[in-house]
Amino acid sequence: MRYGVIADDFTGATDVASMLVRAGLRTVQAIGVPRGPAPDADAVVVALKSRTTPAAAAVAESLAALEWLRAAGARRFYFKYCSTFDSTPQGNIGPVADALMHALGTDLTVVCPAFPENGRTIYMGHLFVGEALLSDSGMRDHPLTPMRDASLVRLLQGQVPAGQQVGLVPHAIVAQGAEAVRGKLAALRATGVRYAVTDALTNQDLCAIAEACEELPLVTAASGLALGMKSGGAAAAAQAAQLPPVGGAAAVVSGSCSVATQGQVANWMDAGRPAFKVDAARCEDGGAALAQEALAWAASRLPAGPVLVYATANPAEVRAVQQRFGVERAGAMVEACLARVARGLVDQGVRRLVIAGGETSGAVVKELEIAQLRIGPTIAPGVPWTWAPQRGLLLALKSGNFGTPDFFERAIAMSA
Ligand SMILES: Nc1ncnc2c1ncn2[C@@H]1O[C@H](COP(=O)(O)OP(=O)(O)OP(=O)(O)O)[C@@H](O)[C@H]1O
Ligand SMILES: O=C(O)[C@@H](O)C(=O)CO
Repeated sequence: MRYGVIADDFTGATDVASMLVRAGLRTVQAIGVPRGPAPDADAVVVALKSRTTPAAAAVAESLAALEWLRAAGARRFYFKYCSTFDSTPQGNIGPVADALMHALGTDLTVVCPAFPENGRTIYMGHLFVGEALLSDSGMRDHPLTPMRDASLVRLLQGQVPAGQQVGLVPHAIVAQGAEAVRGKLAALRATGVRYAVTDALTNQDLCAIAEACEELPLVTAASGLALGMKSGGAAAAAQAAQLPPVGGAAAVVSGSCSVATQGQVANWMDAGRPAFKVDAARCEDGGAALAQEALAWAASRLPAGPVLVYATANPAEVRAVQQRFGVERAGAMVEACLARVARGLVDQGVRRLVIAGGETSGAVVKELEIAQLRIGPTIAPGVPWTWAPQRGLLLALKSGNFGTPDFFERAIAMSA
């Protein structure tokens, strides 16, 4: 294995795994830190659920993943976080990056959440979502990690230990190519910069940055940078096309409240498709009773076609629930209910399951005790179908803000 990737959530992990496959690397995704031997692959992505946990726990889990990946033979490492830099004011991107750098004995890394194919670009160290600054995008109202500043330099400076410096490789340098980026990184390192935020507007920029980073033991980025990783050949593309055909019912479980998911849920219902709303305020007991209701509802509809169970709500509804229960508790209650629903749906014969939301995906995959995923064909940039062999199940773990309004229908049609 050449590359070891540590991803801070589950949808982010399938996102970067699908980019590595596109780059020609045979890639396996492990759910949590694996216990067994290394799989036969060019890259292993360890999916953690560490984006919103306390920083010390995120650091400990990430270091455990690093240790396993090193023992499994990885020589270069990639810390994957969100293309909207999702993090709480206390971290966790800064603390995890710092800990990984210490463990690897390196004094410089890059910071590059750009993903141009999904509208995430970086200019003068500021992150844009489409035409809006991150702080003006739907991410302002994210239930767990509201992002109200678009300056990556300032955001990261607030997360790393005091005294550590964050610098910038501006687009004027990136546009000149890998050699210029390499030179700028060396210059920043000489002035004591430890974290270099790199502007990137296009995939070509990402390829230049990836090439300039070939000597660095660690990069930190969203999935876009993986497109520029050194290719392992055509084998991976063939691998991606080869998920086993799966019959059985299809369903969608959505716990994402991101703008794109809201559109996808609305699109599903506008077409008159069956949908059950999970009322977050009724999940106080971990959602056991409500999950039973949802499953009874689904049982009578699944024979006729796919169903959607969703907690997706607008910012005002989410705020009301959070004010009543607290942010963390509200999130955990809903996740617990949706995880029960997902398990029940699989028990009812669902074999093609779309999950919307990273935290939600983490809760579902843990509930289903899935240890490993094989990466399949891409549904939308950053979202592949994956295959969970232990369960004989196709899973699409959709990042909150990815996909067109018809994503759910498109994913299900593709898997038929
Ligand atoms: N109606 C609701 N009220 C309060 N919290 C909710 C509600 N619906 C969902 N949630 C919580 O909001 C959080 C959404 O996070 P999740 O990571 O699943 O989606 P996302 O952030 O849109 O996706 P991604 O991380 O892939 O961008 C979860 O913890 C979920 O339980
Ligand atoms: O980078 C992204 O936007 C996604 O892979 C993600 O991490 C969403 O949780």
